Parts: sequence; structure tokens; C-alpha cells
Amino acid sequence: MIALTRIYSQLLLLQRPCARIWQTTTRSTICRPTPLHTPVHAAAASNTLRITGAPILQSRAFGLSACSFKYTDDFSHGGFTDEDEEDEDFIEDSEVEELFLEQVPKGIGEGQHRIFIVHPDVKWGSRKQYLTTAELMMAEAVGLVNTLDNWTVVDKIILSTKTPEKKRIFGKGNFQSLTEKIRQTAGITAVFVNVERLSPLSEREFEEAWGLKVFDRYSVVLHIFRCNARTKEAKLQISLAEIPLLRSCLRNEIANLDQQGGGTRYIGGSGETLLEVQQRLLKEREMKIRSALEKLRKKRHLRRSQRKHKEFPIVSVLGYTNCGKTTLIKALTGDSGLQPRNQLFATLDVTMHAGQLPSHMTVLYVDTIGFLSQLPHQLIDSFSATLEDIKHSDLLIHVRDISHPETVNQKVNVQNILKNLQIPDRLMNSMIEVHNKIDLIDNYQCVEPDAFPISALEERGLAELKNKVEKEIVASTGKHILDLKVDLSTPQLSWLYKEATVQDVNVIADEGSAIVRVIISTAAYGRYKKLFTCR
Ligand SMILES: Nc1nc2c(ncn2[C@@H]2O[C@H](COP(=O)(O)OP(=O)(O)OP(=O)(O)O)[C@@H](O)[C@H]2O)c(=O)[nH]1
Ligand SMILES: [Mg+2]
Repeated sequence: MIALTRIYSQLLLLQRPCARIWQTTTRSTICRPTPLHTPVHAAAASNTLRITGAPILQSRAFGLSACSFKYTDDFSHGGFTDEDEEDEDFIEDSEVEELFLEQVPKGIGEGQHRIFIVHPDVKWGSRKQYLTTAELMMAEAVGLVNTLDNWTVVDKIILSTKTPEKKRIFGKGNFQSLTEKIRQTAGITAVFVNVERLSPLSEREFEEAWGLKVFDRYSVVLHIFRCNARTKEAKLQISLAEIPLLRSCLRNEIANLDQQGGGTRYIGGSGETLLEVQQRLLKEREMKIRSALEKLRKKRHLRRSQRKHKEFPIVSVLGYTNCGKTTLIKALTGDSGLQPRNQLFATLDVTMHAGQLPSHMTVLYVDTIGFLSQLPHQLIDSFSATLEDIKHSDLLIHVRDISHPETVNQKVNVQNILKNLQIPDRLMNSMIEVHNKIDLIDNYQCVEPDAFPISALEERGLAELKNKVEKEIVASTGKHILDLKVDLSTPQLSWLYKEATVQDVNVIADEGSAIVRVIISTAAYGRYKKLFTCR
């Protein structure tokens, strides 16, 4: 009987009217709780019946999995994105696919590549990288190449240079010996020059000298993004970020044609040269992408305000690429749909995943795109819109891979990017710093007193982190955790279910009352007192 009562009462907790949140049994099957309208005192078979949220979420009796939530029936890739909700302001998939696939910068996506990496090491001057070493920059370049299926590094070299942004990156002697080395290395299909952006002139010069396709950091990172993009917004942003690449390809093609006497001639009475026609088409393409992105952006704003209305606190998880953001969210939520990968930029689409805090409050963890040092600024511009949501979070978690040799520089890098994103002070001040991957360091001693040492992979240190998240969320959302005594013969309890988050109900059958633990906003508590306690 007690067991039955417990199940019955647990069902009552499931009928929280707070949102279109349903629990999932599998990634694609949604189990919607049937609304019940049963007074809780009917469940009071024992003197004090303690019900908590946690057993509900884990309850085998109902065949429910740990705690995956989502807003819609389409659960495509772990959590949900803004695009998972139904579109009123609809942009057809086919429209986006057409823009995404119509024009891809040449040479980059074509099959396998065997890469020779050249890292120009700036020895002095304003462009010297004081925060890192050439070896680590090279290691990152190798990491970028290895991230791509079918791309391998054949050989690599670090070459000194004064000013990589000048017309000529390398001095004459260096360039000659580099050219010889490249020509002598068998089986290379492309050269990756590890600078932020090569000028079209340098690119053409190198390609002519080496007889190979040449990539810079911008084109390689873009290609990784292209491979990992899933949502419409990510695809459009990549298409937009590719426009400068297409422009420089165009300039190179026209320069080639001009050598044969073609590119700048007028086309049959149109009054436009081939270059002008191509530039106009590219401009039109850019306008189309921008307007599609604008539509999606407006929709995102709408979703954000709807989400605020639903009152689930948002915790954005950010950090350098590969630091363990996705792994941490998986550990905090038990969302098996998440797939951490040992790759740079494995996560490209912003997704949300519901998790429970110790008091059973539900929060939404936002998995974000990782940061990278010297991420080309056009790319940052394209993706800053995606990161806009971070500004509207209730709390930020900065994850650091504490085992990485560049961990301090990575932290500085993340802080700089956040500064550029103009994150509000309240979020910067409450940001929680997490030192991840402590399992890779023997006896890790955390010297930063406010940081939380954890291993997301081995699920160590998570309880302390969750407590801290809860404390900050309660503070930042102005909510209170209160134990309220309610009279079960009144609508008090159903009011609390509607206006607050009910965590525990301890029924005192003899009195016909219950002690109810709630998370409640100041405003709602004011209304509650007015309605029920001042009579
Ligand atoms: N040893 C160890 N490995 C970890 C830990 N956390 C994450 N990893 C590994 O680090 C790699 C990257 O993890 P992700 O969670 O995908 O990292 P991310 O920050 O989401 O990466 P991006 O989405 O690419 O920016 C994976 O191979 C994880 O298994 C940890 O605590 N310990
Ligand atoms: Mg990730």
C-alpha cells in the first residue's frame, strides 16, 4: 500500500505544469506524463511520506531513463537546439542545403590530403606570440589536420620569419630551401601554412612555386567546421565565413584568365566584365545567406524569451576546444545522446541538456563551440551570434583542461574572447572555473582556491560542482529554497506546483497538511503570502 501510495504521489510530482518538458525513454521515444488532478491528501496513507524528485527521474517503475529532457519529439543529436522547435518563420532545409553546397571553396573538401605543415615563427616585432611557443603552435596545427578524416601530416617545419603579415612571409633564402624541401618530400598533396590568413597574392605565389594546393588556418578551420556542422544556422554561418575565400579564389582565377587575355573583357554587350558578373553573384549569395541568418536570429531571440518565461535557469559551459565541455555536460546530465570526441571543434552547434541539481531543480546546460587561439576574426564574427546566448545565461562554467601544457595560455585566450563578446559583469564575476582532467595528473593540487578540480571522464568532483552551481543559480535568479507548511484542504499545493518548483512533499496525514520544499522566486513568494497566509 505504501509502495502504491508512493508511486501515486510520484505521479503527482510528474504533473508539474511548468513546461512542455517530457522525459524520454530512448532518444526518439517520448513518454508524456498523463495529467492527473488528484488531491495529494488522498496519498497520505502513512503519517509522514517523504517524496523527492530524484527517485522519479530514476524510477524503473515507469521505465524512465535518468534525466533526458527535451522540448519536442525530434531528438536529433543529443539535447536540443533552438531549431528543434517547430518553425513558424520557416526556412526550408533545402534552401539552406542549396546555399551550403552550391559554392564550396575549391580544393578543400576534395577527398584525402597528405599535408606538409609550415609554421612561420615570428622572432620579434608586434606579431610575436608571447603567450606560446612555436612548437606548441605547431602541435595545434597538427591537431587541426588530424581532426579531419582522410587528412594526414607527412612532414612539418618551423621557419623563422620577421613579419608574416607582409607581402612575403619568408626571406628569399628561407623560401628557396623550403621550396626544395617540399619538392623533395614524396606524396604531399597540399601545404598548410600556419598563419591566420594568407593574402591571395601569397597563396598564388606559393601554389605556383610548389605546384600544390596551399591552405591557411582560416581555410583549414573552416573545413573542420564544414564537416561538423549539423544545424541550419551553423551551415549558413560557415557559408558566410567562406565568402572571403571564394572572393580570393575568384581574384586568382581572374588573374589567371587575364594572363590569357580574358577576365576583364566585357561580356557580350552586358556592360559587365566576367570579374564584375562573378563579384555581383557572390554579393547576391552573401545577401541571401545574411537574410536567412537574420530570420534564424530573430527566431532565436523569440525562443530565448519563451525559455525565460518557462524559467529554467541556463548554465552555459564554455572553454578551449577539446577541454572536456561535452564530457562534463554528459556527466552532469546523464544524457547518453552526447558524444564527446577527441577532436578539435567536435561540438559546433549549440545544444541544451537538462540536468538536476542537488535540490532537484532543473537547469539547462548549454554546450558551446570551443575556442581556439588566433581563431580568424571573420570566423569569430560569424560565430559570435551563436555565442550570443551565453550573454543571456544565468551562470557560466569555464572548463579548463588542466593537463594541457598550454592551459594557462588557453585560459587567457578564453578570457580575451569573452571580453570581446562583452559578457555582462555579473556573469563574469560569478563564472565558475573548473579544472578538468585531473585524472591525468598525479596528485593534482589545485592552487587556485576558487577553482573546482574534477575529472568529467571519471565523474570525480561533480557533487561539489553541482552544489556550487546550485548556490550560484539560486543567487543569480533571485530564487529561494523554502520549506512551506501547506494546508492540503486548500489549493495551496497546486498553486505551488504551478508557480514554483516543488521538490519535496512531506505529508503529515494527522494534520491534513504537508511540509513542501519549493524553489520559488521572490515575486511568486510575495503572491503566495498574499493569497494564502494573510487571510
Ligand atoms: N582523461 C580525461 N579525458 C577527458 C576528460 N574529460 C574529457 N576528456 C576527453 O577529452 C576529449 C575531448 O572531450 P570533449 O568533451 O569532446 O571536449 P569539448 O571541450 O567538448 O571539445 P570540442 O567540442 O571539440 O570543443 C575526449 O577524448 C574526452 O574523452 C577527463 O576528465 N579526463
Ligand atoms: Mg564538445
